[in-house]
Amino acid sequence: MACICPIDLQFAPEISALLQSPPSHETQEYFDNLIAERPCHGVKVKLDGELGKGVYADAEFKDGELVLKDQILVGSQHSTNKMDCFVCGSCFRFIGSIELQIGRKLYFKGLGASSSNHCPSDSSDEEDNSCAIEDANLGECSASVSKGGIALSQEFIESLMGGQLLLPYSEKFSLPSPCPCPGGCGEEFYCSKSCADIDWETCHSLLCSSEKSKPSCRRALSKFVEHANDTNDIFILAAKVIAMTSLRYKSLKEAHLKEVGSIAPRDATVNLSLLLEAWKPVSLGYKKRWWDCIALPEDVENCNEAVFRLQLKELAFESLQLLKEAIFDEECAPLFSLEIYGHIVGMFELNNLDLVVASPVEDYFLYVDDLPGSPKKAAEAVTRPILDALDDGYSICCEGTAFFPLQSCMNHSCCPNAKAFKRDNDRDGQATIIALRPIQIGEEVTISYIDEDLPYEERQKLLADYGFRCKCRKCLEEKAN
Ligand SMILES: C[S@@+](CC[C@H](N)C(=O)[O-])C[C@H]1O[C@@H](n2cnc3c(N)ncnc32)[C@H](O)[C@@H]1O
Repeated sequence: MACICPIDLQFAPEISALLQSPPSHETQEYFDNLIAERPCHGVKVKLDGELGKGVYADAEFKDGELVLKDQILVGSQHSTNKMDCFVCGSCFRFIGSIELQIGRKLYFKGLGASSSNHCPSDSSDEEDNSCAIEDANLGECSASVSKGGIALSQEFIESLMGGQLLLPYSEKFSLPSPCPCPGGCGEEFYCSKSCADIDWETCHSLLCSSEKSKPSCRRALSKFVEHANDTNDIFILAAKVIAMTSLRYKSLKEAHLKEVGSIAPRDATVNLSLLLEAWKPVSLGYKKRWWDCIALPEDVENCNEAVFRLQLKELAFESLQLLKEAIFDEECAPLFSLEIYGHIVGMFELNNLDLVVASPVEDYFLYVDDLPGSPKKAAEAVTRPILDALDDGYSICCEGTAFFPLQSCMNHSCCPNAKAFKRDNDRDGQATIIALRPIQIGEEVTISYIDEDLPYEERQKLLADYGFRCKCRKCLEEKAN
């Protein structure tokens, strides 16, 4: 396939402007404002470190103290994880109820769709548990959920999902009621109207597959999502970035028009400066072209490197064509160039943090397990069969990938002084960075992108995926020896 994208030729100067870093005073101002908006102010982004941008301590931190909490710029839950965890499409908090979370898991498991299907390991347990469920009078043992242990009836699963059946002590783990997508697509749900509105205004209004959108766009969008799920789900994040930038452009243009009255239709300078402003949050992320920056997998020989990289480029090209059919906007045409698309995907590959939110379903079962004698026995008569049917699926976290504007400025060290770590009360998708030892004012805050306890060469191999060989103190010392 020839990856010829006419937009790349037609808008070459605009594309190169989009890929240039903004002037340093603008960049500094942007990060200072971001830090001022966040709940922790003890850090500063410096632009001129040995490794480019970096995050530095502006206050002292004790071992275990929170250094930074960063909000997602764009993030998404892995498609396979959606069957196990019902979360807000904007902040990734769990929503609904413990019963709904469990009912959905069992329902999808029954369809063979969950990512957590396991075979029963102990048949004697099955007998015990079917008694328990009969004791609790919760349903007949039909074949609705059979792979993970004992079977629970379809009616039982439906009454969990429908809220007719309440599990003991579940009120102690109450979750926000699901708020549907304002466009009515029935695919995205949120923890609040404000999260729904934020996502709608940020990007979902362009990516919503509701009946209200044009059927041709809807079909293209669904093909785009299917292609991303089959190939690389980072394409879904790239679509969110393009939608977000187009919508920011529109609102900046509206504000500009209110101020100046009108823009001459061909005033490309104003349009470009508005597009650059809309793109600023993305322009500041460290980026390279996706097909150039990722490390050659071990099973691809060096002599096949060019073919491998061309295949990645073709994949990005296919994905971009589908996205263009769905949401192309003439005024933001440079965003739909292959060069920009490749750089957005590359930015995610080089910077993204795993998105992880612990499951309240696991907390619920641990709570029941910790109850004293007879309350535990009574509760377990109901919960034990469910736990067995879920197998180890009961503890699955919300998992995805996200780009965080401040955290992504943190450089790597194989002897880091901080790490990304979720504490018990961190129940949404924000990134939390915790000090691993005391950090002095002025010290650079570093995290490890990989397992830093691995031997030197293995660390370098893994860091090649992030496009560099490590220059931290530990690596420089080990290399010298
Ligand atoms: C997530 S970004 C970190 C911020 C980056 N310094 C910037 O200017 O935006 C990761 C990139 O920073 C550089 N980097 C981070 N840690 C490094 C290290 N220990 N040794 C060498 N380069 C590093 C590499 O270029 C890497 O691809």
